Amino acid sequence: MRVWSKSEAQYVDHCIQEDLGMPLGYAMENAGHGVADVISEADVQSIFIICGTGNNGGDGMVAARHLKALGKEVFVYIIGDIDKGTSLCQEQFAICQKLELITDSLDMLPTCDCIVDAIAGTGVVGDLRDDLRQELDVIQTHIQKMTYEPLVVAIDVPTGLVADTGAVDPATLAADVTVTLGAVKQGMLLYPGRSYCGTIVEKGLGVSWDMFIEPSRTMYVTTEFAKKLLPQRIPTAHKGTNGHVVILGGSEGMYGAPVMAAEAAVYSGAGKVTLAVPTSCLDIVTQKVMPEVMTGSFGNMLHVRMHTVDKDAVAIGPGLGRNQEAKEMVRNFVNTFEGPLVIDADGLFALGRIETMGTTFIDRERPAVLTPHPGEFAALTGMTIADIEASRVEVAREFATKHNVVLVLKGAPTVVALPGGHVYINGSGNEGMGTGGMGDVLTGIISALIGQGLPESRAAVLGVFLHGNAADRLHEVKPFGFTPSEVAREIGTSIQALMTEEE
Ligand SMILES: NC(=O)C1=CN([C@@H]2O[C@H](COP(=O)(O)OP(=O)(O)OC[C@H]3O[C@@H](n4cnc5c(N)ncnc54)[C@H](OP(=O)(O)O)[C@@H]3O)[C@@H](O)[C@H]2O)[C@H](O)CC1
Ligand SMILES: [K+]
Repeated sequence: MRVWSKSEAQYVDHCIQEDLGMPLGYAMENAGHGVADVISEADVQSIFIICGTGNNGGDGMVAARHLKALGKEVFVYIIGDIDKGTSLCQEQFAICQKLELITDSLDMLPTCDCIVDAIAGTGVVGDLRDDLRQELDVIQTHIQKMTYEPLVVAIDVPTGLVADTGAVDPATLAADVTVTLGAVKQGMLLYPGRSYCGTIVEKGLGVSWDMFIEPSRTMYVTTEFAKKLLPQRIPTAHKGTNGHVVILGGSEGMYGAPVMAAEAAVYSGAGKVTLAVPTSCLDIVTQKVMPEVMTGSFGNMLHVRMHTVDKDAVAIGPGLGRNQEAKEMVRNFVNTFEGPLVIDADGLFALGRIETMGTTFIDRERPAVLTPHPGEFAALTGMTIADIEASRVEVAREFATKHNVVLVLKGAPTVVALPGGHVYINGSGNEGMGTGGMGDVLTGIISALIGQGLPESRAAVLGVFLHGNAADRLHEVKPFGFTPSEVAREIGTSIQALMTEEE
């Protein structure tokens, strides 16, 4: 599903008028009609529509007219000075006035079973002003005093939700349904914004917009989308065609991480999996790991190279430890290995600040996949975690483009940024996944998909989705307490569900 930034929404606005010569009022009519359709499908009779004086308010008044025509009781309340509003908003206001829909007080709000937030959408500049905050607080108080819970519907975005970042003003009304226009806005998929949108319904503007903007700069990864990324298996597939994956990891006391990564690669369909660990760990790891995984050891770079030469995917990092020896080994390996590569956990730690790797990543023909959580990403970039979280889509995009890597920035939601600047916001996963080892499993899944022949970018986007989807299946049975290994074992079922997903 396509995702818009604020500037893309505004650009489409501009193109509708300038390139097509289509009056924006047509788009507004479609927008308002779409909102009315959604509300009319809900079981509500009386609707209180709070409109600002921009085009978001105009959408609200178009919806008011349609709802009235459908026999609903409708009240339109204006916030702001209509004489200073946009011409389209003033036009709709004049019609609503003649239809006697305008009220100048909030008195009827508590009698309504639906409240519509059409105060402002993508046109908000900066933080909400105090006068609007106060109005929103008064509305909030009215809603809280009601003896039943009204259906709160936001038009385009809940007012005060920053369309690009998902930041939310404290006065923002949480919606049960957000009817978003044209395409979902980026901030609606990011936290805290996501929790203020309720169910997201997309409605069109009566015109296709993909001729104006590149169709896939930011995408939301849904089940239907992920289905298209699945690898195809030939009927004669065998372990030689399904890829040989190597996991390099482990250190004394850190045996579980590489074992989980290797086993996840097996559950994700790798043809063969070798787990290579430091010599001192070999015996314990061999006892722990499932029999499908081959084990090997390394004591120097020559051994590492022997394990990784001509392999279909190599992942380095899980449980490797943070001592100087491990650090040097990683840097040396990453600087010289040209094959398909995934770097995670202690492997990322060893890189330190990304600049210290010179042009290693930029020079690679096949981009490496880096899978940091925000803490690891902070170490790679020198940014604070707060700055990363405030703008995870844009910082991920910038990093991937600048360093020619596939960046999997883990979190809620995980975003995958590609060297060409495309970003995929993941649509699966849940809060039960916050358990040590979950990242190791993701590394195994992505490596196995690369091993099966998927390009790094596709393997990362699909791997992240499958990982979250498998966890969502477990989450249905227990909200938390499921283990990373259980998630790995569920991957096959997730793949099966995607394969049978209706178009
Ligand atoms: N994308 C499309 O093609 C279409 C979108 N539609 C709808 O239009 C809005 C965007 O409309 P726009 O007129 O650009 O702006 P808004 O209505 O979202 O916002 C303007 C109002 O917000 C007030 N405002 C702005 N900043 C602040 C602030 N910091 N604090 C308080 N209030 C603020 C502004 O008041 P001013 O006094 O500053 O003028 C306006 O009242 C989009 O979201 C869609 O809903 C089209 O209808 C169809 C095509
Ligand atoms: K709104």
